[in-house]
Amino acid sequence: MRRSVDEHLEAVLGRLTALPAFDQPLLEALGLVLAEDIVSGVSLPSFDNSAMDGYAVRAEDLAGATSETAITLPVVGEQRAGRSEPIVVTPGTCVRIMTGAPMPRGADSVVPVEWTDGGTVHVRITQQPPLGGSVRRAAEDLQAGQQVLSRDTLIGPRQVAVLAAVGRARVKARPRPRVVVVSTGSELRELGGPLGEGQIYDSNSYTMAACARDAGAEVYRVGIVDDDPKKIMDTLNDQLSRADLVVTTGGVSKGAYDIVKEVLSQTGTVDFPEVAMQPGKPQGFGLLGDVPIFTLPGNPVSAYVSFEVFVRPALRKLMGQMPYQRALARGVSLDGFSSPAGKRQFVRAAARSGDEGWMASTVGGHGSHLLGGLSRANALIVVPEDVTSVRAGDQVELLLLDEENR
Ligand SMILES: Nc1nc2c(c(=O)[nH]1)N[C@H]1C(S)=C(S)[C@@H](COP(=O)(O)OP(=O)(O)OC[C@H]3O[C@@H](n4cnc5c(N)ncnc54)[C@H](O)[C@@H]3O)O[C@H]1N2
Ligand code: MOO
Repeated sequence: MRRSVDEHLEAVLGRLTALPAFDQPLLEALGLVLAEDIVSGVSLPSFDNSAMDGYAVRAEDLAGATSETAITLPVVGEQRAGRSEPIVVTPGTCVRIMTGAPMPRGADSVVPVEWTDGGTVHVRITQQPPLGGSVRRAAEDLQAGQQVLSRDTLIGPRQVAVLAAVGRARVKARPRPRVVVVSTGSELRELGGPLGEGQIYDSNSYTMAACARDAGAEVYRVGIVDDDPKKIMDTLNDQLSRADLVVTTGGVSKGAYDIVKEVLSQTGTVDFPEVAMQPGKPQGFGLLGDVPIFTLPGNPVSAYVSFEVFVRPALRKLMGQMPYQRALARGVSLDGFSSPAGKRQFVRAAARSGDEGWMASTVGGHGSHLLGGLSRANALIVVPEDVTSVRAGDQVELLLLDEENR
């Protein structure tokens, strides 16, 4: 089976539905998508209060006050934030007030302490405040009963702020997908230990775990499984109960030990298309039980690009986070290179934005094993299937890997 990138992505997304939402403690919902409309039970502010430390007054009592013609008023009480007493500002008096304290009855304005001598028994005031000056009005921000946020909003710090202000300790949100990451390959060793002849560190499970966590998932990095059909099947079956999605790497091309493809082909529920892309040609996707599984190619850059192009949009769909795909930016390629006919090529690049828009230089080589170059890249130049050469100065499309698409 051969597919274009778009066909494969469509096939993948078509098999997925957003995870069911549930009530989450407010801070746990950071980074998640709201699954209810939020109607405020309170008004914000919920009472008239002072915006300044100073004196609550009746503005008309201070008509004509200047530094030459200061007006002195008796201070008949004090209002602090959180402590409200039944004090009344009668004509010709004032109350000392702190920021956030409820306005006393009778007062209509606040004189900031800077316009006064700061007196506590009498206060000398050198400026008339405008009527309503430095008063924060009840409900000027939000009315009780008003919709504050709508479902499908991504909950970031600013949304947490308003949810907390209206007293929502819990909100209904789509959870983080639980992603199980498995590396396959008998040549792989865990980081930190010694390497024997022909062995390499398992970088993919760390890369995939980092990508998944970066996309908002909760990750279980299982690590390395040998190229052994029974071990692979047993590991996957063991993990399914805690997975909303499984990602494996390795074992999906044409080698004698490409076991993942061999064992999962037998389930009949996982497809192994060749996708017209470079890197990332051998792909696998399907269901194990009811859990979606991606079997990505083992070459480290192929696995990374495959995650970016297919798995990240899939995770965003599970989280209900639109748009699923990053928007492509337009830019100029500062280098020329060739590209295979009939395949979409993703070229590692260092991109920067300047006065003339985005400029991208290629980094490292094309080889799917070259992680040094990948670590210096912040973009992929996306070369369409029908383009076989890009010249320096050509307009290109860029996947900006560090840009959030919220
Ligand atoms: N005769 C053919 N050979 C290959 C083809 C092909 O069409 N015909 N396709 C090539 C392409 S393209 C890719 S991509 C790879 C995909 O191979 P597999 O998915 O089967 O992966 P492996 O063979 O297991 O490993 C490939 C490569 O990646 C290294 N690797 C694997 N896992 C990890 C890991 N966890 N951490 C770091 N490096 C890893 C592995 O050692 C190999 O070097 O197949 C090509 N071959
Ligand atoms: O398709 Mo492979 O991913 O080019 O190295």
